Amino acid sequence: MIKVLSYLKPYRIAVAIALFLTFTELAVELVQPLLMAKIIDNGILKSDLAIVMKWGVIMLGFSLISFAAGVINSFYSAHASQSFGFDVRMSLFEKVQSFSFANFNKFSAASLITRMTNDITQIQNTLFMSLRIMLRAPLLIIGGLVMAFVVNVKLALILSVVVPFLFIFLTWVMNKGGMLFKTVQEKLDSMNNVMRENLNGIRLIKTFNRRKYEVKRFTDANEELKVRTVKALRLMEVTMPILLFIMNISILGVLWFGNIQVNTGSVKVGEVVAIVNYATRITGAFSIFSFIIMAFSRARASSKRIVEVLDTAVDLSDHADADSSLLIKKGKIEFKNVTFQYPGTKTFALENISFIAHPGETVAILGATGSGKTSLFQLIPRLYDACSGEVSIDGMDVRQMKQENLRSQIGFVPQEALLFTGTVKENIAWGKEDASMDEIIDAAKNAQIYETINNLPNKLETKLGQKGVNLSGGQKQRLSIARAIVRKPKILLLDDSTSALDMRTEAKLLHALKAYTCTILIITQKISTAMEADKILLLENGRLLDEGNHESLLESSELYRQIFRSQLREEKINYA
Ligand SMILES: Nc1ncnc2c1ncn2[C@@H]1O[C@H](COP(=O)(O)OP(=O)(O)OP(=O)(O)O)[C@@H](O)[C@H]1O
Repeated sequence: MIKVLSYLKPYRIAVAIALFLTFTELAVELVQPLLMAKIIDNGILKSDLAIVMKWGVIMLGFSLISFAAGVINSFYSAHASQSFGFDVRMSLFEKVQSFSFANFNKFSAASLITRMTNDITQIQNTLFMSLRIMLRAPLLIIGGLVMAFVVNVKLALILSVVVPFLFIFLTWVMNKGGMLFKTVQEKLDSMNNVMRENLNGIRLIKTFNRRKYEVKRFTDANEELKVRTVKALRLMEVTMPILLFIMNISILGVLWFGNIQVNTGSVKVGEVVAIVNYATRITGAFSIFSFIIMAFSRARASSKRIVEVLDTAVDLSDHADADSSLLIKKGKIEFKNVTFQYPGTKTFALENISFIAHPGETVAILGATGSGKTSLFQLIPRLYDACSGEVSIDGMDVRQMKQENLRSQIGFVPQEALLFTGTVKENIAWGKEDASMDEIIDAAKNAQIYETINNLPNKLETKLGQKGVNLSGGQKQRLSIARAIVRKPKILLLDDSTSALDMRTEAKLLHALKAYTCTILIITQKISTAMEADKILLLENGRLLDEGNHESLLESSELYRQIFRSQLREEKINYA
């Protein structure tokens, strides 16, 4: 909690003002019974109207001060808590941006979203309440007790027996509540996860008629959340009646003992009234306190979840001695005896891979599914690090380069074309923030998508739906390629990104890409694409089986010949 609360530092003045005003309100509240005792003992019981008027006006003045303090306090509390929430959300978001894939394995996307929204809101609300009323409750209890001693020690002793016991009880409730609310937040993660998967896969769910199954999955997650929340709230529900019961008994004790003392003349009536008044206020404060304890234990659970993200060590950051002057100039890629395995797995995704892609060359990577093609790609922009061996660009080990420098010269088109909500133009310019209109159009033309864009209702200004739902698979692929080439990268990585294109469009695209002075690595399943490349790498089970151009591989590799023959047959069948 302390780490999260350190985000309040920039707003310490607002916090200090809010707390000062809380104390002002509190002071007024504590003085009121004392004034009342004076009115009763010196005014009403002695029938002195002037005294009643005098103290009455003073009481009214204090009330006005308390009212003004309350309003200003709300203003500063809201400012501090909202700004705090904004800052924590920003920090979390930036932290998540720096995560490696291994880090992402630790938290589900749904959990990260819950942490960034619901968990922060819990803390934000509790903070607002703390600055408004939370401190008032415990201070009112302590202050009420102290004032009761000032009024009459004997009667106050009755209260002093009960109050510490109740404090201990509330501390226990807070710890227990913290554990219960942690589970509630986890169940919220699970429910959000089901919801997220459901929305992402809605087309699949409809075509597979899995609506009932999905409703059941959601009902189960929702039920779990309800059960856990009810369990947590039940603890809080019994807390308040227990507190009220004990406090009311102590008030009865004060009245009973006070009655005896008044009869013997050792205590005044006003004093008994004042003590009962303090006891009532303490009771009120305890009931607010039990409510606050609930919010606080929930905020504590939430802050632990936030700190968990903030404290996660990013295992793929720039090396301390990474040279910021190193930039990709030519685009020569070299793998030297590279072996790689995904964190937490036992088998190698790549084993002892060595090859060179010279500047300007087009290298096709061919291999069965699961043979390690995408894994090989991911080592180039350092999405993962090789376990042994070296990946170098222009002779520089990628681990020696600043990630920002390295990635700024790489155009990457992933297997699944992912577009963002926004216009077509924004989606292309996403690859280069300061891209001019000419550059955007050029990229669109070379990616063979310009004609399609011109047929859209608002051309480049057409808004794409979420994940580009109003484009076909092949159109999305070409738009993703435009996004990658707009930055005129030195290295272009195409991960099976032309799979949805017909042969004519693909040939035109590959031809247009030749105009870019970059090294192109293209993962493909199509022999027709591989044939166009200067070099073909043949992967099998994470090993580099063979390399060469189309002609040489036809001679040297039986596997290549098999793939070639099978695809040739398919084509013949297709054209027949
Ligand atoms: N994130 C991951 N964590 C653990 N193992 C993975 C991960 N991604 C891939 N693998 C494993 O690594 C191996 C190589 O996967 P990779 O995605 O590189 O294959 P690929 O040749 O690109 O396949 P495809 O053509 O189907 O895309 C596979 O056995 C796969 O199960």
